[in-house]
Amino acid sequence: MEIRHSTHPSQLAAFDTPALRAHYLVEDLFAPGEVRTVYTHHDRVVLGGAAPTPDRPLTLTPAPELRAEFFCQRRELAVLAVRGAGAVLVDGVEHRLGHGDCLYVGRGAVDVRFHAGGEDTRFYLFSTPAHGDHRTAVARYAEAAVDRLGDPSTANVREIRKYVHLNGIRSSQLVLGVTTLADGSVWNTMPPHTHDRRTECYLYFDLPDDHRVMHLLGEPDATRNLVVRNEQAVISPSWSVHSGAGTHAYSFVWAMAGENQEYTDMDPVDITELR
Ligand SMILES: O=C(O)C(=O)C[C@H](O)C(=O)CO
Ligand SMILES: [Zn+2]
Repeated sequence: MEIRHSTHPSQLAAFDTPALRAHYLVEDLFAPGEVRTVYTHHDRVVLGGAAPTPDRPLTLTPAPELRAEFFCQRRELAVLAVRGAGAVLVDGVEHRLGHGDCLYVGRGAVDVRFHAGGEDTRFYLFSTPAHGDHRTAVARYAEAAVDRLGDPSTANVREIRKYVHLNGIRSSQLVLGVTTLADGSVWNTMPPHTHDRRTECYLYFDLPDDHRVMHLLGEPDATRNLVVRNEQAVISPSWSVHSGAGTHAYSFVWAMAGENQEYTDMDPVDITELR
């Protein structure tokens, strides 16, 4: 497991491009036949990627740094099929996930295994410490309620599906959903916001390999950018905006942890205030 330490906003000005990427961009979460994890001390989130192959299911094991007997001993977990389809076995119970579907695994699940549904299956993992037990449950992309935002004139038409939240699958602190850009739209989360109560991570997916997202981070009056490719994640500390423009339409998993779970608890930033 890779460890990322917390950062203070005053550090950003001194970061060159490699330093910025090393702190906030997670580049290689997915490798065939492996489960990879990254631990950020921002709200103690664990990001992961599981890429099982048809002949080799994968088991989620706790890295020594977690000092746990099993991964979900003190943690809750969300699993989202960002490429292909497959199944996740939780203590022997099979949960089939199609592309864009989400499984929430509650604290206490001992045995979590990932099975490929074809040659190219990728599961994104997002985990947070949990102070309570909540039911393991599936939310499907095709069945989720859709919030439609944006306007073609501002190139930000997008659909937001909330999976794990106060009015959906319940959890201790984890909040997660998927945003999908309409063809011809490129901007997510514009106008942007921060939320001092929560860390948020984005995992971009369904972006063609020869395209990129220009992701904005930093305090609103001192933004920086990361150039992000398909299936890479960005860690946004609570003080940071998290917004991006693609050279093509895309989807992303947004996921949060922290003080509260109110999706609408955002500190909006006026576009004219951005620097
Ligand atoms: O496109 C958007 O706007 C989003 O998806 C915003 C995220 O859901 C978010 O930042 C929630 O805090
Ligand atoms: Zn946000």
